[in-house]
Amino acid sequence: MRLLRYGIKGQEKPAILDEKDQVRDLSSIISDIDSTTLNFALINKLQQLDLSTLPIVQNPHPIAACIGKVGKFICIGLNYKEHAKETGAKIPQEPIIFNKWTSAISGANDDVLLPRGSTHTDWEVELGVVIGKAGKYIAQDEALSYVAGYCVVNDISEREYQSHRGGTWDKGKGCDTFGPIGPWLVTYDEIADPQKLELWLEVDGKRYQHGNTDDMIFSVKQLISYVSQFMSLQPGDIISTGTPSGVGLGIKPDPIFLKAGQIMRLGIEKLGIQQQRVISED
Ligand SMILES: O=C(O)C/C=C\CC(=O)C(=O)O
Repeated sequence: MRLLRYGIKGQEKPAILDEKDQVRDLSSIISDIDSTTLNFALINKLQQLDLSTLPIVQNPHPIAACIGKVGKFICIGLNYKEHAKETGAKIPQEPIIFNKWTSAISGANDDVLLPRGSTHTDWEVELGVVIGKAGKYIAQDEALSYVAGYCVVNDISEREYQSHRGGTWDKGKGCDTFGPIGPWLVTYDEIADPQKLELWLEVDGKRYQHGNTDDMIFSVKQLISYVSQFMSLQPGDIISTGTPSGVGLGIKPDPIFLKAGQIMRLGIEKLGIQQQRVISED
């Protein structure tokens, strides 16, 4: 199933795409698709629905973040070898964990705001994993049973804030609008193998990133297990699993960064496409 939310922030409505890609409203079944409603019982219930009985939404605008009330937005750094190399970093021996503040979350096609004075804002297409049940100390061979679904994430990053302003990477990762998620939350049953998905990103029509999740250093199941050794996971939590090479920071000899007016377009096989316009927050 491809679940989505539409409408302005604070008034989002739940919906589902049918086999003809028509948006069908789910408000008669659930109040929202968020951390308080998402679980495997809900997924089972939605799987039994006759979608033709649900009202078609003619203009589902704007497409909102694909899940609401996210408790934790956990990200993994340097999880593709070529990306680690392009940044000049060592290949990590253990997953690198950092945070995106949940206030960074936005819809797949919402504008991305360059923070005041920012000159080093960069892109990163990533596979997002949405947790469907609570767990702690999760074994690797059980980890995928905790996944409600998957989505596209753009892990937008202000490199100067991230690496030259002291402390952790978080200052550069959690600015408002730096976490578009969606357009859809694609349920786990649609994705036979999360390690076989192509992902790509273009800026103004030029392709900068093109990779496959089979190149991850630490797989989805390793990451869920690893993260759960340090914190409990709850439904609606997102783990964004790292980006392939081709970020602006890695371009040689001179890195390039986003400018107001540019358009990012990014996608993952089976999970849909995002498109964002970059604007200045002044
Ligand atoms: O400065 C570094 O060492 C790493 C730079 C980029 C890595 C990153 O942000 C990631 O998400 O991966």
